[in-house]
Amino acid sequence: MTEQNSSPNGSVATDWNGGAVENTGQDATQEVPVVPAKAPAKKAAKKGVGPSGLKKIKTRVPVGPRERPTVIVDNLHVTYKVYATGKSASGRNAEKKGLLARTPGIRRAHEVHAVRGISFTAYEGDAIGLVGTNGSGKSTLCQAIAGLVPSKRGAVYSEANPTMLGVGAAMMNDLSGERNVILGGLALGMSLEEVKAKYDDIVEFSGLKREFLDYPMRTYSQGMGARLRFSIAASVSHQVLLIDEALSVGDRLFGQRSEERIRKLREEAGTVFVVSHALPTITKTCNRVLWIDQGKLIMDGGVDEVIEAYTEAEGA
Ligand SMILES: Nc1ncnc2c1ncn2[C@@H]1O[C@H](COP(=O)(O)OP(=O)(O)OP(=O)(O)O)[C@@H](O)[C@H]1O
Repeated sequence: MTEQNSSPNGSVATDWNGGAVENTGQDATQEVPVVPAKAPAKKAAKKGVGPSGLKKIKTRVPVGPRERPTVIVDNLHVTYKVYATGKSASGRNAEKKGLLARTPGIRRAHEVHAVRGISFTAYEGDAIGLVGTNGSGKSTLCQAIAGLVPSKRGAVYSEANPTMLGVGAAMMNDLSGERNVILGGLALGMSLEEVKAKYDDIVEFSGLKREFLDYPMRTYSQGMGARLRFSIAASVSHQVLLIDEALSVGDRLFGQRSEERIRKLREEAGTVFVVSHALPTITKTCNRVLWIDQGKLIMDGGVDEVIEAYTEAEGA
């Protein structure tokens, strides 16, 4: 198991031989059911109520083929430093320069606390859906698991190198689809011979017309690019695969094929994380759902109970 984001503060209780690893922050049963909290913000904060008024909900993580833990997220915090481009022009300057004018040279740093103390353990065979409103921290959590953003505090331990598949995943836009398949395959650790052997399957799975593979990726629609990315990533077995909204850009047929592929990856003892606002996608592909709100884990449990609580609270 590798640690993605090491931190001096990160620690976790692990038992690699027996499987049962205690989830330090999100045990199977915990805390009091509440949604929404009516207490005033200050008082509520003391009781562990999040800024949105949502509180951790009593939940039971579904029993699955949980022989081995694959990813342990331990009290993870991720922050971004955001710099404003300049100070708003005011007074006489505003009149002169217009309301949108900025004063150059003044860079004010602001910290966004995107993930706030999330803990859970993922097991082989788990397909975990991440749900939450816009900006709740789902993508940031995935990126931290994949080691793409550093943790401020806490740690992520992963048995294998997690592969992140997102709509924004890097492809060489000026290169043809064919070249991108080769580069993508090599980046996933295949040899050139292996990529060549799998090339036809990858293209067939993507459903793209052969002639498009000769065109540069920048001429592809968002959906076409997403199909090719998914097809490349799904051509190898991953012990840990993170899919961020990539499933929602293909058409219905491709969506079905992707869902089947995710099920197969799970059978091959992998762990799959799926970020999606499309709740039916989560329901069809996942056995477990994490509900994130304002960077905190609100609920971790079976698909039906978490989706029901989430839709009730958000009116989704
Ligand atoms: N690169 C970045 N720089 C600064 N702030 C960021 C960055 N990426 C995300 N954030 C901030 O972190 C918070 C969490 O964003 P994140 O993208 O993880 O949420 P999300 O739940 O995936 O949202 P969505 O459902 O809209 O994709 C937001 O407040 C967002 O503004």
